[in-house]
Amino acid sequence: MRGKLTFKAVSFLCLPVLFVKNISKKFPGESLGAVNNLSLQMAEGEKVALVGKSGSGKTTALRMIAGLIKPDEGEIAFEGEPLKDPDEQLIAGHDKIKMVFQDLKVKPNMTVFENVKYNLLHYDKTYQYARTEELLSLCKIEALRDKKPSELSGGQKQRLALARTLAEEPKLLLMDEPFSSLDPSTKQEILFDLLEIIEEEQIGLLLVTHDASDALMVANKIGFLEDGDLVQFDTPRDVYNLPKSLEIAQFFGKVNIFNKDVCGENTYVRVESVYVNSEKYNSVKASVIRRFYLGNVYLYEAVDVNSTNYSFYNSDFFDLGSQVSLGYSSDSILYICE
Ligand SMILES: Nc1ncnc2c1ncn2[C@@H]1O[C@H](COP(=O)(O)OP(=O)(O)OP(=O)(O)O)[C@@H](O)[C@H]1O
Repeated sequence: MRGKLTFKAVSFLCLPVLFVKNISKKFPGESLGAVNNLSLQMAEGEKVALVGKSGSGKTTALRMIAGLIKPDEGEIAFEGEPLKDPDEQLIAGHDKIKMVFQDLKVKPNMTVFENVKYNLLHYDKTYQYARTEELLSLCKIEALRDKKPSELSGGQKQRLALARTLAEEPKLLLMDEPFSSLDPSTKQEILFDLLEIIEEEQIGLLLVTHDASDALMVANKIGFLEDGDLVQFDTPRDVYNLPKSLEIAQFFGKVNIFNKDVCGENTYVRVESVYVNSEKYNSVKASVIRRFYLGNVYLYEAVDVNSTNYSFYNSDFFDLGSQVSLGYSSDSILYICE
């Protein structure tokens, strides 16, 4: 039994702790697999985001890694130990792998303080109180200690759920679209705090999200799922700059196609790399058809004589119908490495 607070070493050991090898899952009555032959590894303290369109298999993959559903095939091991069969356990899952559930498991009649302490009941009393205080402070909910869960905002509930999960001393946190109901500024605040917390506690993070910017911001590695297949597993820089398909490229931001070619020899250029009315970079003439004000810049859509649409940013105001010339430099061409 733990009796005092431990001070953890600051350095990370970059050894793989999670091994996922060729896991597949097909639900009864479905013709296609939800997840097919998925393999990945995570090092200690690593942050991985699983992204992809709705129905691509993100949640199913996460639930298999959480030990909540059993893969039809394949193996999952954490710290060298294979995950146990969820059907043969009283509480499904792995001691060191914990999913952050926002509403489930929170005790509605207990205060925030009691809710966190509840997950520490198997420790001695001094540790329970000290660790609860530590977790409330870490998750920035000390001021809410006497509130009941029903009195909390969505963001505050997230923080409570995180504190309760951290009380279980996980080595790997799993989160499934945790921020989808939060406003952008609350979401960003929680994301920044989450990153600090998992670094301080030396915990890995596996995050399922359909939000490309969350994934780019949070993860060391991003896995892109398409129809149950993990089609790319790379650093954020590589999925952004060296995407393996046009679908991946477009998931992380709008892409223009210059020199559209029937044989597929297209030139792809990200919206932010388009030059407008530049003497040096000049490729097509197009007519502005839409304008969106984004605060610091406008997002424009324009169309050329071949009915090809382009998007570009510019801080200048162009009337609809204005003629613009659009271009790109050769080093901003996006290579799709299929
Ligand atoms: N319990 C289930 N029974 C039958 N089919 C399921 C079940 N859960 C998921 N599926 C199917 O498996 C596929 C993958 O679903 P999953 O929820 O893993 O995708 P996702 O990428 O997380 O989607 P979303 O972003 O919409 O949550 C989908 O076709 C879905 O309909």
